[in-house]
Amino acid sequence: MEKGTSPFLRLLTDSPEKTLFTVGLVVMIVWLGSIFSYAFVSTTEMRVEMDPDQQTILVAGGAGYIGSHVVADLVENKYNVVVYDSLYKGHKQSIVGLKNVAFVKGDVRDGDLLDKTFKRFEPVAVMHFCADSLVGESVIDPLKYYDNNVGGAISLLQAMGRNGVDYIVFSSTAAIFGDPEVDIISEDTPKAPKNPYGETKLAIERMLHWASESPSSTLKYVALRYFNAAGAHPTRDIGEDHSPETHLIPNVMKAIQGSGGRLKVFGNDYQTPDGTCVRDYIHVMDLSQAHVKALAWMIHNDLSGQFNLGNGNGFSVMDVIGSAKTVTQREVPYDLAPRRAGDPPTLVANSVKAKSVLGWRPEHDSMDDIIASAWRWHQAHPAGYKD
Ligand SMILES: NC(=O)c1ccc[n+]([C@@H]2O[C@H](COP(=O)([O-])OP(=O)(O)OC[C@H]3O[C@@H](n4cnc5c(N)ncnc54)[C@H](O)[C@@H]3O)[C@@H](O)[C@H]2O)c1
Ligand SMILES: O=c1ccn([C@@H]2O[C@H](COP(=O)(O)OP(=O)(O)O[C@H]3O[C@H](CO)[C@@H](O)[C@H](O)[C@H]3O)[C@@H](O)[C@H]2O)c(=O)[nH]1
Repeated sequence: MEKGTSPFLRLLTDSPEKTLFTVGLVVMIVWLGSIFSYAFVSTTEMRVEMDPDQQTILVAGGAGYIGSHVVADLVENKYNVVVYDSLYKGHKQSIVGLKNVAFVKGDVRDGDLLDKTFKRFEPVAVMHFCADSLVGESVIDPLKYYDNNVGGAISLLQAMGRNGVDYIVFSSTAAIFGDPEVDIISEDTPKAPKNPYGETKLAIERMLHWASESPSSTLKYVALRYFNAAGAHPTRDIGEDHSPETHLIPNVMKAIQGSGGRLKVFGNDYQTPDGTCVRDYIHVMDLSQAHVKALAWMIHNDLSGQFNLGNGNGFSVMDVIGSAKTVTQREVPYDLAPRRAGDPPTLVANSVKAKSVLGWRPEHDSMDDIIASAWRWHQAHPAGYKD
C-alpha cells in the first residue's frame, strides 16, 4: 500500500486475505444498495434531473387525456412535474420527451409509494386527475367508483398531510349537478348527482371542504368542475384515447375514419332545439390553462375555491356532427339510437367566476376549432397511442 493511503484502508488491505474480504464486502454493499434502490427506482421508469430553481407539482393521473395536456402546460409555465400514474387507463407516450418531468408508476391508493414519492421530489402542490369516470359503469359497479375515486382521494390527502403538502387542484365534473332545473349552471346551482360517478366526485368535494375547514388544517384546494373536455394539443403529439371510448367527439372521428362503426346518436326526442342532447364542449387546452391559473391563484392567495369550467355555449349532438362534416369534409355515418341512461338533456356552464377570479379566458370556443384539433390527432393516430 502506498504512502499516504489512509490507515483504515491499510488495515483492511495489508494481507491478500484481508484484501479479498474487503473487495467482497464492497461488492456486497453495492449489490444490496442496488436492490434497495431498485425497489423504488423500478417504479420510476422515466427519470430526469429537475430544475432546482423551479417548484415541483405532483400530477396524479398525469398520463391520462386531460392530465397529459396539463403536464405539458405546467412545463411551459416553468414547473417541474412528477407524473404519478398507474397507467391503468393512461399512456406513457403522452408524457415522454418533456423536460423536468419525472414519472412514477403507482396506484394513488398506495400510501407507502406516495410517501416515498413526496419525500424524494418534495412537491409544493398536487393535481389529482385519477378516477374511474364512466357513468354507465358506475351504475353497474358503484363500489369500484367509491374505491378508486373516494379511496384514491383519501389516500392522496392523507399522504399530503403526512408530508406537509398543503395545496391540491382536483378534477371535479358537471356530473355533480345531475339533471339541473336551470340550463346554465353556476357554482351555486344545487348539486344532485344522478349516478355513482357524480356522487363520488361530490363526496370528494365535500371531503376537501371539511378537510380544509378543520381547525388544525392548512389544506387549500381548488375543485375544477369540467364540462365536456374535447380536442387535442396544437403542437405536442397528444390527444384523447380512452378504452372503451364513450365520448362523442372521438366517436365521431372514429365513425368518419371507419374504425369505430357507425356513430350512434343517443336520443333525438329531448326538449332541445333539435331533440338531441346539448353540451358545453371545452377545449382541453383551455381547461389546461385554467389549471395553471388555479394553481397560481390558490398558492398566491392561500385560498380554496370551486369553479365551473365551460365555454357557456351549448352544442347539440347534431351540431357536433355538422361541424365535423364541415371541418373534415367527410360524411359522418350515424344512426339514431335510444336515449343513453343518465344523460341530462342540457348542460351548459356559467364560468363567470373562473373568468373574474382566476382571470381565465377560454381561447378556443368555436366548435370548429375543437373538432379541427381532435381531427388532426385522430388522423395521425387512427388507433390512438397504439400508432
Ligand atoms: N374527460 C372529460 O370530459 C371529463 C369531464 C369532467 C371531469 N373529468 C375528470 O377529469 C379527470 C381526468 O379525465 P380524463 O378524461 O383525462 O381521464 P383518463 O382516464 O384519460 O385519465 C385518468 C388517469 O388516471 C390514472 N388513474 C386512474 N386511477 C388511478 C389510480 N388509482 N392510481 C393511479 N393512477 C390512476 C389513469 O391511468 C389515467 O392515466 C377524471 O378525474 C375525470 O373524472 C373528465
Ligand atoms: O357515441 C356517442 C357518445 C355520446 N353521445 C351523446 O353525446 C353527448 C355527450 O356525451 P359524452 O361525450 O359521453 O359526454 P357526457 O356524457 O356529457 O359526459 C362528459 O361530460 C360530463 C360533464 O358534462 C363529465 O361529467 C363526464 O365525465 C364526461 O364524460 C351525450 O348526449 C351523449 O348521449 C352520442 O350520441 N353518441
